[in-house]
Amino acid sequence: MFDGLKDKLSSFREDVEESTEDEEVPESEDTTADGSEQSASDSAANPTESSTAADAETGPAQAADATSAGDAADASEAGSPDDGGDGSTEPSTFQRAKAFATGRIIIEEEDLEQPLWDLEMALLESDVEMSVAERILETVRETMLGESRKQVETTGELVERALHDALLDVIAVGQFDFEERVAEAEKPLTIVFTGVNGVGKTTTIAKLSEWLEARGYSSVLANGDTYRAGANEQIAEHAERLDRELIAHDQGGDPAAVIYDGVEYAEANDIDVVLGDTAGRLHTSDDLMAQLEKIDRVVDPDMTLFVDEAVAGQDAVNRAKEFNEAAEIDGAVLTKADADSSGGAAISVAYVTGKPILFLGTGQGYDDLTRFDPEALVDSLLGEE
Ligand SMILES: Nc1nc2c(ncn2[C@@H]2O[C@H](COP(=O)(O)OP(=O)(O)OP(=O)(O)O)[C@@H](O)[C@H]2O)c(=O)[nH]1
Repeated sequence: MFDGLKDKLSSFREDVEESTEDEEVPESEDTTADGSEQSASDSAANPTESSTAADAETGPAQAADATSAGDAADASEAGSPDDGGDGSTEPSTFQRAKAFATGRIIIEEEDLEQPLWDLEMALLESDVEMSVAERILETVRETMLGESRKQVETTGELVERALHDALLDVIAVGQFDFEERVAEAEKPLTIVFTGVNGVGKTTTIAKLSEWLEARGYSSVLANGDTYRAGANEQIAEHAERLDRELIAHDQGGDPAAVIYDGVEYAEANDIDVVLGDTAGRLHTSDDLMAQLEKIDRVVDPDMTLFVDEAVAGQDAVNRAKEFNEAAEIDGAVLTKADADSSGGAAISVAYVTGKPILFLGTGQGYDDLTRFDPEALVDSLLGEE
């Protein structure tokens, strides 16, 4: 799952490591006990010399002059005008000297320029939505330039932390505990599913019915997709296999009426959850609005979940946005994540809609529904294997 993206994130780590490795100075060469602190002290005391903050563009090579820092801290703290107190985001001579003295590195803007550009291209190629890619880059840049001055252990670790924070920031938008929501809701809880046809909406409803069953909640299926020929037969097959009740009307009937009947059935039979399918054609958002508004009026569902396929990438992201604008969703389910290498939709949908991804479909079996866990996803994207 998402292997293509994983590779690209790993390349970014290598790129940054490569672009900074010239500057790394091993501790043993660097911290001599004798008078070798001379040059760093000199540099620190003289801002016109090679390693002033203003010289950042010529950065790495010149900054290396300050490497035999020894106890440069004292010199700098004793009043060097170049002690970073000017509000500049560039590291001061003292900071550079101290960093190099301990064999560590400072990452500067120019070290990141090319890797960040490559990362942006990689994210866009992976179908990550533009505003999401920009947000990720911004967080990575901020984290790396800021944290480097705190002297991180290795560049690799710093990159990993920066990517972890940046990805989590966009992926975890709006997360809530779905199971808790179900547990606390007044029953029956009514969930309506939207999204275009052919993405696995019906299968997802069947899977969620199983997921609920495994947690002790009964459910009834209601086929509000009265538009598509064969929709009743298709959902009926799932209902039969799972031994669930299905509420359906003839093709061409009123979707709101079907879901209403589903709610009535649930109330009468002490069923916990109503899972209502809809025909999600997006020919015009007016159609969609009219249909969902009527369902809203007649049934007042507790939750509306948008379903799309992860493999649709950018198209899925755009549809999520459109559906959310047409009739507000509470969350999303991405199907076929098992077949998706890009990961763009999984990364983008929550940030773009402001609503969380709640589940991933990870196969064709009824058990192949996984609770979406942003932290676990980020860990797996940045994992070694
Ligand atoms: N690999 C994989 N296949 C899936 C997943 N979810 C659904 N499918 C398959 O996708 C195909 C279409 O799913 P259906 O639920 O029948 O979708 P549909 O009826 O075409 O579309 P809807 O109108 O959205 O219900 C079926 O063969 C499903 O088994 C998934 O998470 N992973």
